[in-house]
Amino acid sequence: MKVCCIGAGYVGGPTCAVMALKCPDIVITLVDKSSERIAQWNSDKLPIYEPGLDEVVKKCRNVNLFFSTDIETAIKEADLIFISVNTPTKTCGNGKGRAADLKYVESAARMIAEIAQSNKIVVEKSTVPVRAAESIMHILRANQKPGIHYDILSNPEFLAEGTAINDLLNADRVLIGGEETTEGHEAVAKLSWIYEHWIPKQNILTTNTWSSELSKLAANAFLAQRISSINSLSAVCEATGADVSEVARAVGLDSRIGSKFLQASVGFGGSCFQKDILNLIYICENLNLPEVAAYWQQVIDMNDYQKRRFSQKIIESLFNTVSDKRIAILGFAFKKNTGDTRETAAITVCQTLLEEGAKLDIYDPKVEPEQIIDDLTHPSVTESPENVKKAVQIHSDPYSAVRATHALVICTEWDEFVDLDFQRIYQSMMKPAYIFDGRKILDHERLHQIGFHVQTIGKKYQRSGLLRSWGIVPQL
Ligand SMILES: NC(=O)c1ccc[n+]([C@@H]2O[C@H](COP(=O)([O-])OP(=O)(O)OC[C@H]3O[C@@H](n4cnc5c(N)ncnc54)[C@H](O)[C@@H]3O)[C@@H](O)[C@H]2O)c1
Ligand SMILES: O=c1ccn([C@@H]2O[C@H](COP(=O)(O)OP(=O)(O)O[C@H]3O[C@H](CO)[C@@H](O)[C@H](O)[C@H]3O)[C@@H](O)[C@H]2O)c(=O)[nH]1
Repeated sequence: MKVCCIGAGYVGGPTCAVMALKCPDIVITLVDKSSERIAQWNSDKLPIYEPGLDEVVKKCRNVNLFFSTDIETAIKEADLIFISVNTPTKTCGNGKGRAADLKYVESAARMIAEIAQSNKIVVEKSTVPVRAAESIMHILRANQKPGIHYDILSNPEFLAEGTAINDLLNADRVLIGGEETTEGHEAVAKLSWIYEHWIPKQNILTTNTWSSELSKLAANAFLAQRISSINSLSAVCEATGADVSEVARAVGLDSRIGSKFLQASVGFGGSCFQKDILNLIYICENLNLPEVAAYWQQVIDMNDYQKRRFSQKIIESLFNTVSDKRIAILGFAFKKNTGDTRETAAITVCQTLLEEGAKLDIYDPKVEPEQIIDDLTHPSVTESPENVKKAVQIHSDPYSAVRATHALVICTEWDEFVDLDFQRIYQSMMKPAYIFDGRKILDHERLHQIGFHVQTIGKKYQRSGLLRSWGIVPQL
């Protein structure tokens, strides 16, 4: 069997690499319109950082896994084609700011329609609105050449960045949606056969196409809703003396609720949660279900509130002004073990501090400096690019980032931050020295003993000056 995947990004790359590793009898060609991205996939420095990915790619590359810009040949030769292109939120026109922009999916479908000379199974891997397969089908069948048959399947991806290889190797489930016809069932069986190389058959779930498409949006909405729920309670904890970690543990031990995704934080980021919930909201509005739309909107509103709340409390704690103060930002990626910054909470925190006149010293072990500057000079950021560049310094080492700063802010939960020498950091910072732990990863008791003023999420002031509730002016 020959497989082609259109879109060599965070999903296409790891997914095809694991598939190639587990299916030596299948030849997989990953294509992208970006020649730069394909060149990176063919080089020693892959375009994305993902633990374990390098090893898998090195093992399979040019054996049964190929990276190419020759989209035409790859489509022509393939029996099965994954569409794994980006589906960002629309930035203009109908549904601006909410609907998924399907222009890349559509262009992939049009390429297939134009190039295909034999039967193809076309698989939606991208996250799409429910009934998107209908549009793909429409494009393919309207341009169908005589004697060519297309089957369209939905096969959403559930991997999370930072754990993608493990998620793919040990998927909780693989979901395949198809048409309820004989041909549809045969196409589902062919795709299932690929996954059966390494996924137990009982974990391969088959549904109708629309259930599969909606399940992907639903899964992300549920996951994000848990984070917003615990983050909402973190505000109650700070106001009352309850500790959100203790609450999360007590609640999560109920086996009906479960303990995962109850980590209170500065707010969720990443390219998927917000985009996919907005997409769900847009669908609900179009289906004339305003109550359902409002329900899911609240998950996003709570996340925005949490990011704002954290940023504001940094400012309030630093005597209500950060103008010309140096503040170290440790971590810029939206979570640990990735270099991805899409929708990272760090952008909101940095942007708010920059608007208040702060100077930022930023360190992240995996995010490229150009990416940070690019994110902070994006048109949506109100500060002018020149001002941002003057006010931001990117560091390649955390100790240089914190030197002579008034405060240190943890935005990403990188493991290496836990083991930093905080005694050394304290000595090099301005006094009083503040730490704002937006990820709840540090040993706050010890930091207090060193002399830091520490604030975190979901925990009120304890002992003299250890953890102060946000909103209370700290004692010096
Ligand atoms: N990132 C994740 O963790 C994740 C997880 C599950 C699902 N998803 C979904 O998977 C899809 C892809 O996400 P991603 O993060 O990999 O995106 P990405 O932006 O990293 O990669 C998409 C790639 O598609 C390419 N592309 C776009 N149009 C093309 C065309 N017509 N021909 C050839 N190449 C084209 C782009 O150049 C880009 O390299 C999205 O729908 C996303 O919602 C993402
Ligand atoms: O208890 C938690 C768990 C996560 N997060 C944050 O939530 C965001 C998203 O994290 P995660 O879900 O682990 O990473 P993603 O790569 O965005 O993966 C999500 O989005 C993907 C794209 O659709 C899906 O495939 C995955 O199943 C889904 O977990 C990150 O900012 C995390 O720091 C928290 O704040 N608290």
